[in-house]
Amino acid sequence: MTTSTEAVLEFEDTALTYRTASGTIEALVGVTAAVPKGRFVSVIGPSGCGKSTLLDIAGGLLAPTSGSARLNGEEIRGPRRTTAMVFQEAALLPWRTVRDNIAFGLEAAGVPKKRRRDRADSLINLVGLDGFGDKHPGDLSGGMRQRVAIARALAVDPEILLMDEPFGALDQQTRMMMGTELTKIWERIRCSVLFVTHDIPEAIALSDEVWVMSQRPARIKERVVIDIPRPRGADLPLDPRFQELNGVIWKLLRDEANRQLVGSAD
Ligand SMILES: Nc1ncnc2c1ncn2[C@@H]1O[C@H](COP(=O)(O)OP(=O)(O)OP(=O)(O)O)[C@@H](O)[C@H]1O
Repeated sequence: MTTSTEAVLEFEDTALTYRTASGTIEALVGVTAAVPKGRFVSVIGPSGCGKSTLLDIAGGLLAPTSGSARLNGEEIRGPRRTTAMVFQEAALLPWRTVRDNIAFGLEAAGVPKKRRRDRADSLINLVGLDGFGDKHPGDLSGGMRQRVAIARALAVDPEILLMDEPFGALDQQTRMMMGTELTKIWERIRCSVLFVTHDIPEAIALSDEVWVMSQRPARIKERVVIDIPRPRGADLPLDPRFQELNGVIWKLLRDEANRQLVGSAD
């Protein structure tokens, strides 16, 4: 039976060391954690600690040096069609319309045209782009392009949605708006998400759980459960529990930053 706490993505003692011409870089060590099915989990941590590396392992773009990563119980051995990734740059095909960009993965999967169109149109509606289906990426703002990227990722009904700082290139106001939009979208569809961010309020607003990473080589220093009920409204930053959690995560990150400073002074 499927329960809400069933793990969709599992890391078990996962480690990754990059080997370069000038030596080795230990990015991750002993990461053990799971994203429960239908939950939104964010990863936050010091700059360069290994957040993207963790996401790339989940997406099958990198293989762990030791330990394992599993999706729905199966060892991840490479990219899968049912794993969707959204990056900082929307990476849309400029010659295709919004609708055809969204339907791209469905086309590759051989889904018939009518079904592709219907699915793309319902996602256009979900991400708030009604009326823009026939436009091209060049006609859209940065925030709108990221909406298209999110819709394209959702089109394949992913087992997990992996998002690497999807709003990192947007101005602060658009970023806040996109965070609110993503919360609304997610509250409607409740897919499993692993989301990398540098932004503590963004992580709290979106997530059920935040994994705070240590400095490199990174491990999960603490898993902070975000026990703020949903739906979460626009006034969330004024909620005392939000402010409390913000302080908890901020202190964890500050301690890591201090450790890094002490380490680099040695
Ligand atoms: N392909 C690579 N080859 C060698 N080293 C790499 C490679 N990719 C990343 N690294 C190094 O591994 C470490 C972790 O990188 P990663 O990009 O996962 O960190 P991050 O936490 O996502 O960074 P940021 O906060 O800057 O987004 C960094 O020191 C980075 O320089």
